Amino acid sequence: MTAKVQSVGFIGAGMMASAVMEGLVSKNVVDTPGSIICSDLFKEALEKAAERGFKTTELNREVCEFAVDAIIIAVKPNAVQTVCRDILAVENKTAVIISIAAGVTLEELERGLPGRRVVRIMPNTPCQVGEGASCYSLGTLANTQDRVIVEVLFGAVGLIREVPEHLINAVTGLSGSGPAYVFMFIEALADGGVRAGLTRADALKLAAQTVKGAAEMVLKTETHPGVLKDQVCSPGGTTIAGCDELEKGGFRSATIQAVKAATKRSMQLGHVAETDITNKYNL
Ligand SMILES: NC(=O)C1=CN([C@@H]2O[C@H](COP(=O)(O)OP(=O)(O)OC[C@H]3O[C@@H](n4cnc5c(N)ncnc54)[C@H](OP(=O)(O)O)[C@@H]3O)[C@@H](O)[C@H]2O)C=CC1
Ligand SMILES: O=C(O)[C@@H]1CCC=N1
Repeated sequence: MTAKVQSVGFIGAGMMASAVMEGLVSKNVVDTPGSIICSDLFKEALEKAAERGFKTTELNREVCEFAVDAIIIAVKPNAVQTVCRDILAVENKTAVIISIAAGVTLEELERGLPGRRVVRIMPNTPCQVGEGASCYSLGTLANTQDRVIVEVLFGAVGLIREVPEHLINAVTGLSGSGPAYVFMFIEALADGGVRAGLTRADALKLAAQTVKGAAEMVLKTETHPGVLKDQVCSPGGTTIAGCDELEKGGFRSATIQAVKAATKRSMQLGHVAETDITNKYNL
């Protein structure tokens, strides 16, 4: 969805906020970086944002006063309730409040922000280059216009889907955390290339382009990745020898366990009872 918004505020200007802020500017969702304001406790984060042309402030209150369309909570989960108190102190009823904090539930957000329209979303860092993947759920008071704002903001910087809230922990384990797994894979592929004699620079480029190309094939052809894998494996050839080693190393199982562990951790951050994590969600 391509459309413009007037002004957006970020409380917390760290890793994820900067990724989304950069994405919004490069995709022209805002007219200028000056239509985005961010606050942070960490001075260096504000200095970096100011260098990129964003408005900055040490006061969360000023973010709430400036932002017309959305206020995005982009602090660590344990700081969300403190930030909610700062948001409540300002009478801004136009902006929808969007939390990107892992694990923090709509119920917790609505408890901290009574009477306010809230949305829980899980984006990922590739939003910075317009290739993010985000899933969201609307709070009880959020309306159709709020859905439009969320889709405009995060749809501009990648894929966007609305999901039932109970699935957001799984989204966190997969696409929220997933870039880290993929970066590890790219690094390992490149290490393999260097071990086999390539220069580091060539190996990294080849590894990243291979992951990008393979991902594009899955998305564009909508073919099952197992079928695409089979197309690469010649009988008795090089690839099946490599696949054999990946299976011996537990590659697939380790990946599944990684998503499961991150999903579980997201539930723990959201204070889901351990008995529910085990019994209800079977994790
Ligand atoms: N990194 C990622 O890939 C993703 C992260 N998320 C979520 O995004 C949120 C932010 O993560 P990330 O960007 O990685 O974290 P960062 O630590 O990089 O950024 C958070 C920033 O918020 C600042 N902060 C803390 N308390 C306050 C406050 N009361 N008011 C204003 N600023 C404050 C921190 O300052 P200080 O360091 O001084 O405390 C820090 O600079 C988390 O909830 C995370 O779960 C979601 C999707 C992906
Ligand atoms: O590691 C984390 O907790 C955050 C949430 C998803 C990605 N990073």
